Amino acid sequence: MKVVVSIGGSVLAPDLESQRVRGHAEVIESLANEGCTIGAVVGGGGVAREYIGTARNLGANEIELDDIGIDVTRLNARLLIAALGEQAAPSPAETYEKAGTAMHRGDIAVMGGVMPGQTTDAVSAALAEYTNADLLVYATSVNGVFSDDPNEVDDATKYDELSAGELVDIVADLEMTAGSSAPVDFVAAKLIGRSGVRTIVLDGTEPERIADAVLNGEHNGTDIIPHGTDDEMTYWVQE
Ligand SMILES: Nc1ncnc2c1ncn2[C@@H]1O[C@H](COP(=O)(O)OP(=O)(O)OP(=O)(O)O)[C@@H](O)[C@H]1O
Ligand SMILES: O=c1ccn([C@@H]2O[C@H](COP(=O)(O)O)[C@@H](O)[C@H]2O)c(=O)[nH]1
Repeated sequence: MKVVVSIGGSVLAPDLESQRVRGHAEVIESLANEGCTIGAVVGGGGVAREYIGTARNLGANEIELDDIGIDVTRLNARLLIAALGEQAAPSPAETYEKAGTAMHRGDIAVMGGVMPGQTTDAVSAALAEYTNADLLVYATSVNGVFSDDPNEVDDATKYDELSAGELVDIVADLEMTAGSSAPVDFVAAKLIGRSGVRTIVLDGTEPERIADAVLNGEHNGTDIIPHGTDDEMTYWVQE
């Protein structure tokens, strides 16, 4: 099975604690040892936002800020590569072609960001489409996609299942400035709909949850059904 795992920077390296990065690497290795071909895409998290905030105060424009964010995602990608050792390609792939080639020869490919105007959510969706992945997993800091930001709205409800079109509607109004937060960004949501890749959004703060979802199909997050239509689908909300 070919799997792309998107690991938020806030999940992988919120505090640059090496044991946390090692935990994620161990889960990715365990998936590879079970026969999965893996592409991992790493976000920038709070560290990227701190750099972006400081540079914004200094007058950098949004493209310059995105480039700073990309640099941080690639630094975080290098942490994961360090923990994975020889099973990983030695540097973050800067193109989908390089990542795909690494996966084709059996290495774990690790990417950060690739271009301004999006987040690593979009990189993950594009890598999944490019490599014809069977599954795309977003390991983020919340337990799926909610009706509103659960860190802002107390009674936000979690969706167990959404169509890609419903996901697009939910994230369409979220900010797209450098460093902004979304469980899955708008570009990624559109790509998921286009590619038809099976997608799960889950809480990745405990990395074992990623393995449970991939190997056993068990998770408490949100399933994105790529080709469900808004007519066919209802919003399934966890009580
Ligand atoms: N409708 C929503 N459902 C779920 N989370 C939402 C929603 N709207 C906004 N969010 C926010 O999105 C955040 C998750 O995205 P965020 O970009 O911060 O983390 P990430 O995907 O793990 O990547 P990184 O930390 O690298 O940026 C949540 O913590 C939550 O506050
Ligand atoms: O392809 C990309 C990836 C990232 N960025 C910028 O970096 C930050 C941090 O990335 P996250 O995936 O949100 O952790 C993001 O907000 C963008 O500003 C990018 O421009 N292009």
